[in-house]
Amino acid sequence: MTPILAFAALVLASATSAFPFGFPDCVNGPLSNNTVCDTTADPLDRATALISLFTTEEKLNNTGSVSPGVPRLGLPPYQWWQEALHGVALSPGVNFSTSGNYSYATSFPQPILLGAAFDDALVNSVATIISIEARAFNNDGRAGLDFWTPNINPFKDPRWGRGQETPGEDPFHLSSYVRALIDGLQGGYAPKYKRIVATCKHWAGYDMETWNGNFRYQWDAPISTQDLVEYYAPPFQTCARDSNVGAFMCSYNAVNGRPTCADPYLLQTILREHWGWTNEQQWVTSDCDSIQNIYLPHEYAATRPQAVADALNAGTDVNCGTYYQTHLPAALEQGLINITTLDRALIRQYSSLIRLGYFDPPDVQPYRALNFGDVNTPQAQQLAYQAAVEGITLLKNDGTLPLSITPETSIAMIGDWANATTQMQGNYHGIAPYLRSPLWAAQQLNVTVNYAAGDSSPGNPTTNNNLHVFAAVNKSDIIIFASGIDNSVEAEDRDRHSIAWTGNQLDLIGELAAYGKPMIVLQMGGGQLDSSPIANNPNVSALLWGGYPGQDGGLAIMDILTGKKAPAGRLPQTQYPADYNAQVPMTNMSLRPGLNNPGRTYKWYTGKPIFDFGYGLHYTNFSASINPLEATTFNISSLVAGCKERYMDRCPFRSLSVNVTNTGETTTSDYSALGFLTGSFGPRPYPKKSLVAYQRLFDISPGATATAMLNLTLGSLSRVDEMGNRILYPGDYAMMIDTQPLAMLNFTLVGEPAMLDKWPQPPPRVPQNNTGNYFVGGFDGTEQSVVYS
Ligand SMILES: O=[N+]([O-])c1ccc(O[C@@H]2O[C@@H](CO)[C@H](O)[C@H]2O)cc1
Repeated sequence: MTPILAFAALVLASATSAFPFGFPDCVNGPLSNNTVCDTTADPLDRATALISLFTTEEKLNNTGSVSPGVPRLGLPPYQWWQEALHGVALSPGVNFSTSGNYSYATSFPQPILLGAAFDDALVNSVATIISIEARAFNNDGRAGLDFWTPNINPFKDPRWGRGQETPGEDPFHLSSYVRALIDGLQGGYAPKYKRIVATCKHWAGYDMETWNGNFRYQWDAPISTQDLVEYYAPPFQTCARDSNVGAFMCSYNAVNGRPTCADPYLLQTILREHWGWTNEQQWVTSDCDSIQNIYLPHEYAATRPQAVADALNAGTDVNCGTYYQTHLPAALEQGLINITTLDRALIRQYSSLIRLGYFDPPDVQPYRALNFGDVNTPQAQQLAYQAAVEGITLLKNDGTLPLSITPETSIAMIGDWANATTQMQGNYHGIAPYLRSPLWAAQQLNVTVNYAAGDSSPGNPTTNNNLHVFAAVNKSDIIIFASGIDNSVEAEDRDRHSIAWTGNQLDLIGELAAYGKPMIVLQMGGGQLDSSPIANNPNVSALLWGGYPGQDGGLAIMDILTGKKAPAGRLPQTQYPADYNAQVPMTNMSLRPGLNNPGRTYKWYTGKPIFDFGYGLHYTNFSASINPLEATTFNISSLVAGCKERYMDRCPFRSLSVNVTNTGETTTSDYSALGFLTGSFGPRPYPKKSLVAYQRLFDISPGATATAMLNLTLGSLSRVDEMGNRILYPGDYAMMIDTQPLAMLNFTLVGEPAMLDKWPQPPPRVPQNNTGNYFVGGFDGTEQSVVYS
């Protein structure tokens, strides 16, 4: 079985046979007199007291994602694997009922679209609802308390099949987003009771599924220290250091020769020591069977016991799968691990459950009262709709939008996305209460709708079996063509081979455009497509990117098209020309331009993007001005002297106040003020620009002005040197508002460079050993040889 089929089987199993979640009985059970049941004791002491009762065998048994608990102690089994990427999701630990209560949960847009909203408060609200619903599921024994979300590997390569799961390509944006998200999921920075435990994954350097003979399970990513610190690590730093996330997941791939789940440099030196993630109530899980992959296909460990020992000793506390349970006994026998390290892993796991109130009576911990009445509430529904509206991004408009419609208007709804249902959720989804397609939403309008899916599905050869489409278009005034990509071409284990629209799609678009009627193209899906043929076709009136918009996505789209809502989303990723694929292999991890690499992301790409990161049109126009600072020159030594933070990059520099005026005459609109820094400072080459702050402003009416506060820190001004040190450099700085700058502010830093963060140097690169024997296991302890083509 391939891993993905295995996952489907696991999910199916979870839907048919519920995992037996329960709570320990601290009132009458065998543990009632143990410190673990003392709600006033320190969580670490409580967990230590619990573990001290385990036999060695019981300890070894409780190291997998399915932990049997300890029946003789009244400690119930626990399933660590729950997903909740954009709503409580189908996964081994989540049990949706087949009808009635708990048969659905709110389905928000995929993170790539939520990211496009550039609205951290929205992210926080979405995460709050997801965790409330997760708690309700837990209270009914339908889920555990920890969830393996978010996925915050930066979406560096447009082909990546899982880029849809992330908020985009920019490390500052990801960091800001993830801080808001974790706060919402966990219920604050350090609440007495966490609402749920979130898991930042996949640390580190994971952004390729399968490309040109490389697979995520075997891939050894060569990452320079500079790129690691500047690009791959920042969102994870935010999780560990600034958000106090409860869990981390290491990844399948290796980094510089070391499989990440066996790498003490990544898991101990950086994560726990450098980022201070040390309160021991937090744990690291492996990815699913990534510990097996340390043995094969990485061939990093010579034996299976050595692989599990490498992982446990490095700091991987939970094993998704059964490899620990199967092979740790031999590792212990062979002296490759000791009991103290095993205890450390278990104490981390159980103290985390203690922080969730798992051992506490219902009247003590506040979340036990949540129930199905708290799932998909009217507020949650409204938020799912609002999130889709905020993210949807307008890329072209010749003035046709917003559409003016009357009862006499007829609209042709064409394309494989027009009647989308589960397609609108992308991957890692749950069961939505409803899925409102664009077609459904059009049918709610007082107009005539002529629907024909057409043969535009991605990947199909040109067939021209579209006579029914032309019939629908013939009798319509307006054409809406909804297509793009979906999980058939971008998904887990599936990177894209092409970032162009298919010939079939472009043929149909061309034929429809030739009618000369108002025509709107909806570019759907997570990764960007080269939409230049659409942008350049004068007969296509408008182009809108809709991502995976979730349960109310169709309504959000139609409300924007008809002007009930004004678009203000911004692309969270660069839209590259189609030939970008041929210019850089997915395996090239460098951000800066070089041999076989035109540069990656808007910061370094030397070509001309079709649409830039941050691009997005409105139904109105805006002007902006930045209020001047008190000076134009700042002395580095005084900036640093005033900084009292433990982590100096967090010290405030200045808050820029940016006045944004809606200069249009008719449309009230949101506007996301994106603040980019550019200039000449620090090591060459200089990035073209870097996002350092953003704020979404709401409902600015024509003629009105709203003010954004863009908070800059010393970190915002810093650059990273080749050793990974974060340094404040003298030089000329310019702050720009928006992608085509509406306002600019120049200032200068003078003095000697100042070290803000000295990065621990990595151990030397380990040459990879792997011989190409790809063994990937299921979750039953078996190992199969998987032949990849
Ligand atoms: O069933 N399987 O064999 C299987 C294998 C891999 C898999 O994906 C992994 O599981 C997810 C756990 O959160 C990670 O985000 C993803 O990388 C999910 C399932």
